[in-house]
Amino acid sequence: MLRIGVLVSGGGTNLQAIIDRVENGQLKNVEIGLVISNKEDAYALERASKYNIPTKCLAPKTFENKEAFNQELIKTLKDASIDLVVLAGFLVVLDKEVIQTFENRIINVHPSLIPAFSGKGFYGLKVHEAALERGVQYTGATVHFVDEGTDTGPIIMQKVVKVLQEDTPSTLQKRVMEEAEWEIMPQAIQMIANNEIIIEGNRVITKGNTKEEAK
Ligand SMILES: Nc1nc2c(c(=O)[nH]1)N[C@@H](CN(C=O)c1ccc(C(=O)N[C@@H](CCC(=O)O)C(=O)O)cc1)CN2
Ligand SMILES: NCC(=O)N[C@@H]1O[C@H](COP(=O)([O-])[O-])[C@@H](O)[C@H]1O
Repeated sequence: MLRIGVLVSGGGTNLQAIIDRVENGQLKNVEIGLVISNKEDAYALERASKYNIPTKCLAPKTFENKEAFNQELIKTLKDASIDLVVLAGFLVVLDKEVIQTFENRIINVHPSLIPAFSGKGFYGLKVHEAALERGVQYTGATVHFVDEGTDTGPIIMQKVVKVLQEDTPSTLQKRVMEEAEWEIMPQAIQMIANNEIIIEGNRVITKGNTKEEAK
């Protein structure tokens, strides 16, 4: 059983997609052990509570310094016996200490085809505003391992979404969530639960897709 801790900051629709698939049996051998938010008014916390999933609010500003926040976050995840940390709309860049404690065990969903429109300052609606401003024909979403950079870790899965002439940042955000994020995040979690992921440098090799195995 893969025990996941989901970190959130906002509405929690990606969290809901994970909850729905655990509840309907699509996501197998996965349990949500804990949901942590850096914002106490995050609706994602209400979504978790409706399913009796333990929740905790850890707001960096309420700690003496970032180091104290990091320590409490690490302790909370360890005390809950979390195997995989899932960032689902979590808008805090994690420090080296957290990354090293959960090396290759933190994943994130980003609402673009990384490396496009990613990194510091690119989050939420800003990502889609930038995509429309640039005039790309296609965008999408990416699930990647989290490293000390921002959106620079090994890419696990991506899904493409066509940009429509009439798109606004909001309509594009909604379609990227519905058609891409809510699909590839649960799929990536399932692959990790099935132990199908191999990391080679900054590349992810999916077991069963290597040349040898394909023979
Ligand atoms: N060490 C890492 N931490 C996090 C990563 C990562 O790849 N490495 N991914 C992010 C999520 N993320 C994009 O997917 C992201 C989150 C936040 C920001 C950002 O610029 N945040 C602002 C504050 C925003 C706010 O609080 O409203 C900031 O830090 O100034 C960019 C990208 C999660 N953590
Ligand atoms: N860089 C991180 C980032 O921009 N994350 C994005 O925030 C939204 C959170 O939605 P949710 O709270 O409804 O899941 C999602 O679109 C997610 O990709």
